[in-house]
Amino acid sequence: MAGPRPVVLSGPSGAGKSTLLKRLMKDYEGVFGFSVSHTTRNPRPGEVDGKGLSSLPMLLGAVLLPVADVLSSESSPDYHFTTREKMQEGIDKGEFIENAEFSGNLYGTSKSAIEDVKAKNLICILDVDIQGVKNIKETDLNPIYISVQPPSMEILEKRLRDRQTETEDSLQKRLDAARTDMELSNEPGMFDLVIVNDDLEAAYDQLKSALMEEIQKVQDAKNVMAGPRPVVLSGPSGAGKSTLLKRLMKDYEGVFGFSVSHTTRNPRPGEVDGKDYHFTTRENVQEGIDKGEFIENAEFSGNMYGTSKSAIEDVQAQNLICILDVDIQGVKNIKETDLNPIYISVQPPSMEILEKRLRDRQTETEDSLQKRLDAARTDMELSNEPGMFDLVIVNDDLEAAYDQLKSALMEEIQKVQDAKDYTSSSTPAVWCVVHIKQYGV
Ligand SMILES: Nc1ncnc2c1ncn2[C@@H]1O[C@H](COP(=O)(O)OP(=O)(O)OP(=O)(O)O)[C@@H](O)[C@H]1O
Ligand SMILES: Nc1nc2c(ncn2[C@@H]2O[C@H](COP(=O)(O)O)[C@@H](O)[C@H]2O)c(=O)[nH]1
Repeated sequence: MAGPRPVVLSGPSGAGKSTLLKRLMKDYEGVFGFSVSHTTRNPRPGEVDGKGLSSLPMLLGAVLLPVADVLSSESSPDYHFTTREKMQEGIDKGEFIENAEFSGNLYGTSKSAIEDVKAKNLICILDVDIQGVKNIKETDLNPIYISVQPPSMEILEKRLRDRQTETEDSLQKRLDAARTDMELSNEPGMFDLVIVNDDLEAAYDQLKSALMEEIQKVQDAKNVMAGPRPVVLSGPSGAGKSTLLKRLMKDYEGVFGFSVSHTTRNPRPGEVDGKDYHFTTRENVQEGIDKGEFIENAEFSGNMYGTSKSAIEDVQAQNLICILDVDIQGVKNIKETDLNPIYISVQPPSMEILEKRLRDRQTETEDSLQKRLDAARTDMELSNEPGMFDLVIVNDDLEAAYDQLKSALMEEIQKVQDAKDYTSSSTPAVWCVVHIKQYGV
């Protein structure tokens, strides 16, 4: 995958680049990254050497713009502070995309400063002066070139004076540089977009629109890599959860993974250990719970049931939608964790129909059937509590219930399918990004 194009933002000192950038970074957190320049000048108090890429903008370009162009007065800029010898060595070795002398010091943009941002699949922002723009045009960086211009020299001067960051001397230097910048920025082909920053809202909208395609690229990639949300399916025993689930897993093979619970009940005919449940003893489950290996557990109908963390992790590591079939206690317990699933309850049309379905299934003794019906009454009541479930499906007509379930999960299904397409067209390294979460109960 190509990744988003970098953005070269230029324009006279005081034109408003940093104001626009800060807003953009705030509105689109985790989408942009700034390249960190090298400099031979000494760090100013508060400046940090080689601060992370998510820091505020660094300056690049042949002529270094003052820190205040990019940062508010209370913010601190960061550089890779280095020696002239070391920097020259890097330049000689071809490690810099561009460099310049400014005010007796050497400044430059290393290739790795840009690569560091690009490696995170973020939009790399280079804030450079007009010479920087020209130098970058000689490279194969292929950024989007945007110039931010003031409405007039008079307004620029006023903005710079009002900002109170310059001495008279540096202010005049900036105004001189601004004249050249304003002239050059109009050269045909120099910029993809020239924004005249008169009204800030309008300027911001222009900047945002120009970058929307790249922003979308980053957001799409993030969605793909974030993995699908798990699904908690609950509802009275006999309501039809397994019936719906089986159909879903058959229709969307390779999209869902079942979180295999532990239970102390006996296997029913046809049930497979490790597939339907981990059939185990009360002692074993308790030991696991004591060791913190379970995300939740509950007593149901005289037996112990529980979801181990590894049951979920096994599914999520495969980037599948993890399905948890748990009772209402399980729902409540999972709400205390950071699993963030979609909560769906499957309810029977009535107690009478539920009883009939359970009897017809012929899996219960009279005793366990009564226990399940008791639990069902509580379940039916609780499932109507506001905020308990994202969706309550009344499973009367199976087709209609299935359609509801499918629709509710379509966004997550799409994510898995997109991720499959993405990885088949991407490097295998993408699959190494498997995040195993720790769930705090
Ligand atoms: N809409 C429906 N109409 C008629 N019968 C149904 C419907 N949905 C499910 N059933 C039948 O009801 C019985 C109970 O369904 P199922 O086993 O899927 O319930 P469950 O919610 O998974 O129960 P448990 O929680 O005990 O596993 C099954 O025999 C199933 O075939
Ligand atoms: N809290 C949990 N409930 C679970 C878990 N696994 C299943 N269940 C629920 O138990 C009842 C009975 O299941 P059955 O297979 O004996 O019919 C059912 O409603 C399930 O939702 C679990 O790990 N935790």
